[in-house]
Amino acid sequence: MTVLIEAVGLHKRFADIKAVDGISLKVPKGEVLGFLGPNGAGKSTTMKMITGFLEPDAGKAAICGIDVFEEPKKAKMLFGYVPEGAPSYGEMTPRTFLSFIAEIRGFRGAEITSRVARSVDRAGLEPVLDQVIDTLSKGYKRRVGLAQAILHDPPVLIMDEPTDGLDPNQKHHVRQLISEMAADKAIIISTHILEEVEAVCSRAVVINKGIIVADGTADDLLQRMHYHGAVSLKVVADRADAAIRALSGAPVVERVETIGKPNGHLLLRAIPRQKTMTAAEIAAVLRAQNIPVDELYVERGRLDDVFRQITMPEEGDRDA
Ligand SMILES: Nc1ncnc2c1ncn2[C@@H]1O[C@H](COP(=O)(O)OP(=O)(O)OP(=O)(O)O)[C@@H](O)[C@H]1O
Repeated sequence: MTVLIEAVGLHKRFADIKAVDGISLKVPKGEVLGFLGPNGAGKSTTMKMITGFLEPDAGKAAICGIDVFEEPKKAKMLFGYVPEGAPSYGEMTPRTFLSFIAEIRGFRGAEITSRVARSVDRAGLEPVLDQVIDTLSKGYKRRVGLAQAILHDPPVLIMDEPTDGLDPNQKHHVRQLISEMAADKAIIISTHILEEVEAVCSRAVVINKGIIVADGTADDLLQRMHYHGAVSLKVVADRADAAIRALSGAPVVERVETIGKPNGHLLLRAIPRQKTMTAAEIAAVLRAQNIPVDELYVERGRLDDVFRQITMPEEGDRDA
Protein backbone atom coordinates (compact mmCIF):
# COMPACT_ATOMS: atom_id res chain seq x y z
CA MET A 1 0.00 0.00 0.00
CA THR A 2 1.56 3.29 -1.12
CA VAL A 3 0.40 6.03 1.22
CA LEU A 4 0.21 9.31 -0.71
CA ILE A 5 -1.52 11.51 1.87
CA GLU A 6 -0.68 11.39 5.55
CA ALA A 7 -1.92 13.62 8.37
CA VAL A 8 -0.66 13.07 11.89
CA GLY A 9 -2.28 14.62 14.97
CA LEU A 10 -3.52 17.81 13.31
CA HIS A 11 -4.85 20.43 15.73
CA LYS A 12 -6.16 23.91 15.02
CA ARG A 13 -7.87 26.34 17.33
CA PHE A 14 -9.43 29.70 16.42
CA ALA A 15 -9.75 31.65 19.69
CA ASP A 16 -12.20 29.54 21.73
CA ILE A 17 -13.12 27.21 18.88
CA LYS A 18 -11.32 23.88 18.63
CA ALA A 19 -11.80 23.55 14.87
CA VAL A 20 -9.62 20.44 14.50
CA ASP A 21 -8.79 18.42 17.58
CA GLY A 22 -6.35 15.67 16.67
CA ILE A 23 -7.00 14.31 13.19
CA SER A 24 -4.76 11.61 11.76
CA LEU A 25 -5.35 9.76 8.51
CA LYS A 26 -3.55 7.95 5.72
CA VAL A 27 -4.85 7.76 2.16
CA PRO A 28 -3.22 5.23 -0.15
CA LYS A 29 -2.98 5.35 -3.93
CA GLY A 30 -6.23 4.24 -5.55
CA GLU A 31 -8.45 5.45 -2.72
CA VAL A 32 -11.14 8.14 -2.94
CA LEU A 33 -11.81 9.22 0.59
CA GLY A 34 -15.07 11.02 1.30
CA PHE A 35 -14.67 13.53 4.08
CA LEU A 36 -18.02 14.04 5.77
CA GLY A 37 -19.31 16.05 8.66
CA PRO A 38 -21.90 18.64 9.57
CA ASN A 39 -21.32 22.37 8.99
CA GLY A 40 -18.43 23.59 11.09
CA ALA A 41 -17.10 20.08 11.81
CA GLY A 42 -13.59 21.05 10.71
CA LYS A 43 -13.41 19.59 7.19
CA SER A 44 -12.14 22.69 5.37
CA THR A 45 -9.71 23.51 8.17
CA THR A 46 -8.28 19.98 7.97
CA MET A 47 -7.96 20.18 4.19
CA LYS A 48 -6.24 23.56 4.40
CA MET A 49 -3.70 22.09 6.82
CA ILE A 50 -3.13 18.97 4.70
CA THR A 51 -2.41 21.23 1.72
CA GLY A 52 -0.16 23.57 3.70
CA PHE A 53 -2.44 26.61 3.29
CA LEU A 54 -3.00 26.84 7.03
CA GLU A 55 -0.40 26.13 9.68
CA PRO A 56 -1.56 23.69 12.37
CA ASP A 57 -1.08 24.39 16.08
CA ALA A 58 0.25 20.85 16.31
CA GLY A 59 0.69 17.89 14.02
CA LYS A 60 2.00 17.49 10.50
CA ALA A 61 0.95 16.57 7.01
CA ALA A 62 2.80 15.00 4.12
CA ILE A 63 2.01 14.49 0.44
CA CYS A 64 3.88 11.58 -1.17
CA GLY A 65 6.15 11.62 1.88
CA ILE A 66 6.99 15.34 1.47
CA ASP A 67 6.20 17.45 4.54
CA VAL A 68 3.91 20.28 3.38
CA PHE A 69 5.31 22.78 5.86
CA GLU A 70 8.99 21.90 5.60
CA GLU A 71 9.06 21.65 1.79
CA PRO A 72 5.94 23.52 0.62
CA LYS A 73 7.09 24.16 -2.97
CA LYS A 74 7.98 20.53 -3.59
CA ALA A 75 4.76 19.32 -1.94
CA LYS A 76 2.60 21.74 -4.00
CA MET A 77 3.81 20.13 -7.24
CA LEU A 78 2.43 16.83 -6.00
CA PHE A 79 -1.17 17.77 -5.31
CA GLY A 80 -4.06 19.67 -6.81
CA TYR A 81 -6.39 21.52 -4.46
CA VAL A 82 -9.94 22.61 -5.15
CA PRO A 83 -10.65 25.07 -2.34
CA GLU A 84 -14.11 26.14 -1.20
CA GLY A 85 -15.94 28.62 -3.42
CA ALA A 86 -14.68 30.35 -6.52
CA PRO A 87 -11.10 30.67 -7.75
CA SER A 88 -9.18 33.89 -7.15
CA TYR A 89 -8.21 36.06 -10.14
CA GLY A 90 -11.87 36.51 -11.06
CA GLU A 91 -11.02 39.23 -13.58
CA MET A 92 -9.21 36.69 -15.79
CA THR A 93 -10.86 34.32 -18.25
CA PRO A 94 -10.51 30.54 -17.74
CA ARG A 95 -8.03 30.49 -20.65
CA THR A 96 -5.74 33.20 -19.23
CA PHE A 97 -6.14 31.93 -15.65
CA LEU A 98 -5.23 28.35 -16.54
CA SER A 99 -2.28 29.47 -18.69
CA PHE A 100 -1.08 31.58 -15.78
CA ILE A 101 -1.39 28.60 -13.38
CA ALA A 102 0.45 26.37 -15.87
CA GLU A 103 3.29 28.87 -15.98
CA ILE A 104 3.44 29.10 -12.16
CA ARG A 105 3.66 25.32 -12.09
CA GLY A 106 6.76 25.53 -14.28
CA PHE A 107 5.42 24.60 -17.71
CA ARG A 108 6.61 26.51 -20.78
CA GLY A 109 5.65 27.00 -24.47
CA ALA A 110 3.63 24.28 -26.17
CA GLU A 111 3.40 22.34 -22.90
CA ILE A 112 1.27 25.17 -21.46
CA THR A 113 -1.12 25.00 -24.42
CA SER A 114 -1.48 21.23 -24.27
CA ARG A 115 -1.87 21.13 -20.45
CA VAL A 116 -4.55 23.85 -20.56
CA ALA A 117 -6.37 22.14 -23.45
CA ARG A 118 -6.43 18.82 -21.61
CA SER A 119 -7.75 20.19 -18.32
CA VAL A 120 -10.32 22.38 -20.15
CA ASP A 121 -11.53 19.29 -21.94
CA ARG A 122 -11.70 17.18 -18.76
CA ALA A 123 -13.52 19.89 -16.81
CA GLY A 124 -15.89 20.70 -19.72
CA LEU A 125 -14.94 24.38 -19.86
CA GLU A 126 -14.96 24.99 -23.64
CA PRO A 127 -18.22 27.00 -23.74
CA VAL A 128 -16.88 29.66 -21.35
CA LEU A 129 -13.18 29.64 -22.11
CA ASP A 130 -13.01 33.36 -22.94
CA GLN A 131 -15.59 34.69 -20.50
CA VAL A 132 -14.41 36.60 -17.41
CA ILE A 133 -14.44 34.20 -14.41
CA ASP A 134 -16.34 36.64 -12.15
CA THR A 135 -19.26 36.55 -14.60
CA LEU A 136 -19.47 32.72 -14.77
CA SER A 137 -22.21 30.70 -13.11
CA LYS A 138 -21.36 29.03 -9.80
CA GLY A 139 -21.08 25.66 -11.52
CA TYR A 140 -18.61 26.90 -14.12
CA LYS A 141 -16.55 28.64 -11.43
CA ARG A 142 -16.29 25.28 -9.64
CA ARG A 143 -15.16 23.72 -12.91
CA VAL A 144 -12.43 26.34 -13.30
CA GLY A 145 -11.26 25.41 -9.78
CA LEU A 146 -11.27 21.77 -10.79
CA ALA A 147 -9.38 22.43 -14.03
CA GLN A 148 -6.56 24.25 -12.23
CA ALA A 149 -6.30 21.40 -9.70
CA ILE A 150 -5.83 18.70 -12.35
CA LEU A 151 -3.73 20.78 -14.76
CA HIS A 152 -0.41 19.24 -13.73
CA ASP A 153 -1.93 15.75 -13.34
CA PRO A 154 -0.75 15.42 -9.73
CA PRO A 155 -0.76 12.10 -7.83
CA VAL A 156 -2.89 13.67 -5.07
CA LEU A 157 -6.15 15.62 -5.29
CA ILE A 158 -7.80 17.37 -2.37
CA MET A 159 -11.22 18.79 -3.21
CA ASP A 160 -13.43 20.81 -0.92
CA GLU A 161 -17.02 20.15 -2.02
CA PRO A 162 -16.12 19.73 -5.71
CA THR A 163 -19.72 19.33 -6.86
CA ASP A 164 -21.17 22.20 -4.80
CA GLY A 165 -23.35 24.37 -7.03
CA LEU A 166 -23.28 22.01 -10.00
CA ASP A 167 -26.48 20.89 -11.70
CA PRO A 168 -27.22 17.12 -11.73
CA ASN A 169 -25.55 16.60 -15.14
CA GLN A 170 -22.44 18.47 -14.06
CA LYS A 171 -22.35 16.55 -10.77
CA HIS A 172 -22.47 13.30 -12.70
CA HIS A 173 -19.71 14.51 -15.01
CA VAL A 174 -17.40 15.52 -12.14
CA ARG A 175 -18.04 12.26 -10.27
CA GLN A 176 -17.21 10.34 -13.42
CA LEU A 177 -14.02 12.34 -13.81
CA ILE A 178 -13.04 11.62 -10.20
CA SER A 179 -13.70 7.91 -10.70
CA GLU A 180 -11.64 7.88 -13.91
CA MET A 181 -8.70 9.54 -12.18
CA ALA A 182 -8.95 7.44 -9.03
CA ALA A 183 -6.87 4.40 -9.97
CA ASP A 184 -3.47 6.05 -9.87
CA LYS A 185 -4.13 8.88 -7.41
CA ALA A 186 -5.10 9.39 -3.79
CA ILE A 187 -8.13 11.68 -3.60
CA ILE A 188 -9.93 13.36 -0.71
CA ILE A 189 -13.28 15.01 -1.37
CA SER A 190 -15.32 16.75 1.27
CA THR A 191 -19.03 16.56 0.67
CA HIS A 192 -22.44 16.87 2.27
CA ILE A 193 -23.97 14.75 -0.44
CA LEU A 194 -24.20 11.23 0.85
CA GLU A 195 -25.11 9.70 -2.50
CA GLU A 196 -21.76 11.07 -3.70
CA VAL A 197 -20.02 8.95 -1.09
CA GLU A 198 -21.75 5.84 -2.38
CA ALA A 199 -21.10 6.85 -6.00
CA VAL A 200 -17.38 7.64 -5.89
CA CYS A 201 -15.77 7.03 -2.51
CA SER A 202 -14.05 3.80 -1.54
CA ARG A 203 -13.88 5.02 2.06
CA ALA A 204 -15.72 7.55 4.20
CA VAL A 205 -14.37 9.41 7.20
CA VAL A 206 -16.92 11.27 9.28
CA ILE A 207 -15.73 14.10 11.48
CA ASN A 208 -17.66 15.98 14.11
CA LYS A 209 -16.41 18.78 16.36
CA GLY A 210 -12.90 18.37 15.01
CA ILE A 211 -12.46 14.64 15.65
CA ILE A 212 -12.97 11.50 13.56
CA VAL A 213 -16.15 9.73 14.66
CA ALA A 214 -16.40 7.05 11.95
CA ASP A 215 -14.08 5.57 9.34
CA GLY A 216 -15.02 2.82 6.88
CA THR A 217 -16.67 2.02 3.58
CA ALA A 218 -20.18 3.31 2.90
CA ASP A 219 -21.36 -0.24 3.64
CA ASP A 220 -19.53 -0.30 6.98
CA LEU A 221 -21.32 2.89 7.93
CA LEU A 222 -24.69 1.53 6.85
CA GLN A 223 -24.18 -1.47 9.09
CA ARG A 224 -24.11 0.86 12.05
CA MET A 225 -27.81 1.54 11.63
CA HIS A 226 -29.68 -0.31 14.32
CA TYR A 227 -32.15 -1.62 11.74
CA HIS A 228 -29.58 -2.54 9.11
CA GLY A 229 -30.61 -6.03 7.97
CA ALA A 230 -34.09 -5.67 9.49
CA VAL A 231 -36.99 -7.00 7.42
CA SER A 232 -39.91 -4.65 6.80
CA LEU A 233 -43.26 -6.01 5.71
CA LYS A 234 -46.85 -5.01 5.11
CA VAL A 235 -49.79 -7.10 6.35
CA VAL A 236 -53.54 -6.47 6.34
CA ALA A 237 -54.60 -4.80 9.60
CA ASP A 238 -56.85 -7.60 10.82
CA ARG A 239 -53.93 -10.09 10.70
CA ALA A 240 -51.47 -7.68 12.29
CA ASP A 241 -51.74 -9.06 15.84
CA ALA A 242 -51.20 -12.60 14.57
CA ALA A 243 -48.20 -11.44 12.52
CA ILE A 244 -46.64 -9.63 15.47
CA ARG A 245 -47.17 -12.71 17.69
CA ALA A 246 -45.67 -15.08 15.12
CA LEU A 247 -42.65 -12.85 14.43
CA SER A 248 -42.00 -12.07 18.10
CA GLY A 249 -41.89 -15.81 18.80
CA ALA A 250 -39.38 -16.53 16.00
CA PRO A 251 -35.86 -17.25 17.31
CA VAL A 252 -34.20 -15.07 14.58
CA VAL A 253 -36.21 -11.99 15.58
CA GLU A 254 -35.18 -9.76 18.46
CA ARG A 255 -38.27 -7.57 18.39
CA VAL A 256 -40.99 -6.25 16.14
CA GLU A 257 -41.76 -2.57 15.61
CA THR A 258 -44.86 -1.02 14.07
CA ILE A 259 -43.69 1.65 11.65
CA GLY A 260 -46.88 2.78 9.94
CA LYS A 261 -50.56 2.22 9.31
CA PRO A 262 -51.27 2.91 5.63
CA ASN A 263 -54.91 2.36 4.58
CA GLY A 264 -56.12 -0.93 6.02
CA HIS A 265 -52.60 -2.29 6.46
CA LEU A 266 -49.88 -2.34 9.08
CA LEU A 267 -46.21 -1.81 8.31
CA LEU A 268 -43.99 -3.87 10.59
CA ARG A 269 -40.26 -4.09 10.97
CA ALA A 270 -38.64 -7.25 12.36
CA ILE A 271 -35.31 -6.44 13.98
CA PRO A 272 -32.86 -9.33 13.67
CA ARG A 273 -31.25 -11.02 16.67
CA GLN A 274 -28.18 -11.54 14.48
CA LYS A 275 -27.19 -9.75 11.29
CA THR A 276 -27.73 -12.95 9.30
CA MET A 277 -31.56 -13.01 9.35
CA THR A 278 -32.98 -13.34 5.84
CA ALA A 279 -36.22 -12.20 4.25
CA ALA A 280 -36.93 -15.86 3.40
CA GLU A 281 -36.88 -16.82 7.09
CA ILE A 282 -39.41 -14.10 7.92
CA ALA A 283 -41.63 -15.09 4.99
CA ALA A 284 -41.53 -18.71 6.19
CA VAL A 285 -42.62 -17.74 9.73
CA LEU A 286 -45.67 -15.93 8.35
CA ARG A 287 -46.47 -18.57 5.76
CA ALA A 288 -46.56 -21.20 8.54
CA GLN A 289 -49.39 -19.19 10.15
CA ASN A 290 -51.15 -18.54 6.81
CA ILE A 291 -50.63 -14.81 7.18
CA PRO A 292 -50.54 -13.14 3.74
CA VAL A 293 -47.84 -10.52 3.22
CA ASP A 294 -48.15 -7.69 0.69
CA GLU A 295 -44.59 -6.39 0.67
CA LEU A 296 -41.42 -7.64 2.25
CA TYR A 297 -37.90 -6.27 1.94
CA VAL A 298 -34.61 -6.17 3.78
CA GLU A 299 -33.67 -2.73 5.11
CA ARG A 300 -30.27 -1.54 4.07
CA GLY A 301 -30.47 1.75 5.94
CA ARG A 302 -29.88 5.20 4.51
CA LEU A 303 -26.55 6.92 4.72
CA ASP A 304 -28.40 10.11 5.70
CA ASP A 305 -29.74 8.38 8.80
CA VAL A 306 -26.32 6.96 9.68
CA PHE A 307 -24.83 10.42 9.31
CA ARG A 308 -27.41 11.90 11.69
CA GLN A 309 -27.04 9.01 14.09
CA ILE A 310 -23.27 9.46 14.22
CA THR A 311 -23.11 13.23 14.35
CA MET A 312 -26.24 13.91 16.41
CA PRO A 313 -26.49 10.84 18.67
CA GLU A 314 -28.84 12.59 21.09
CA GLU A 315 -31.37 12.93 18.26
CA GLY A 316 -30.91 9.59 16.55
CA ASP A 317 -31.21 6.07 17.83
CA ARG A 318 -27.64 5.16 18.49
CA ASP A 319 -26.57 1.65 19.24
CA ALA A 320 -23.39 1.35 17.20
N1 LIG B 1 -10.37 31.67 9.93
C1 LIG B 1 -11.19 31.32 10.92
N2 LIG B 1 -11.36 32.10 12.01
C2 LIG B 1 -12.18 31.75 13.01
N3 LIG B 1 -12.89 30.60 13.03
C3 LIG B 1 -12.77 29.78 11.99
C4 LIG B 1 -11.92 30.09 10.86
N4 LIG B 1 -11.99 29.07 9.97
C5 LIG B 1 -12.85 28.18 10.51
N5 LIG B 1 -13.31 28.59 11.69
C6 LIG B 1 -14.24 27.86 12.59
O1 LIG B 1 -13.72 26.55 12.74
C7 LIG B 1 -14.79 25.58 12.75
C8 LIG B 1 -14.55 24.57 11.63
O2 LIG B 1 -14.76 25.23 10.37
P1 LIG B 1 -14.57 24.49 8.97
O3 LIG B 1 -14.76 25.53 7.92
O4 LIG B 1 -13.31 23.73 8.97
O5 LIG B 1 -15.81 23.49 8.98
P2 LIG B 1 -16.41 22.62 7.78
O6 LIG B 1 -16.58 21.24 8.33
O7 LIG B 1 -15.59 22.76 6.57
O8 LIG B 1 -17.83 23.29 7.61
P3 LIG B 1 -18.78 23.46 6.29
O9 LIG B 1 -19.35 22.11 6.02
O10 LIG B 1 -19.82 24.41 6.78
O11 LIG B 1 -17.94 24.01 5.17
C9 LIG B 1 -16.06 26.37 12.59
O12 LIG B 1 -16.59 26.60 13.89
C10 LIG B 1 -15.61 27.68 11.96
O13 LIG B 1 -16.47 28.74 12.31
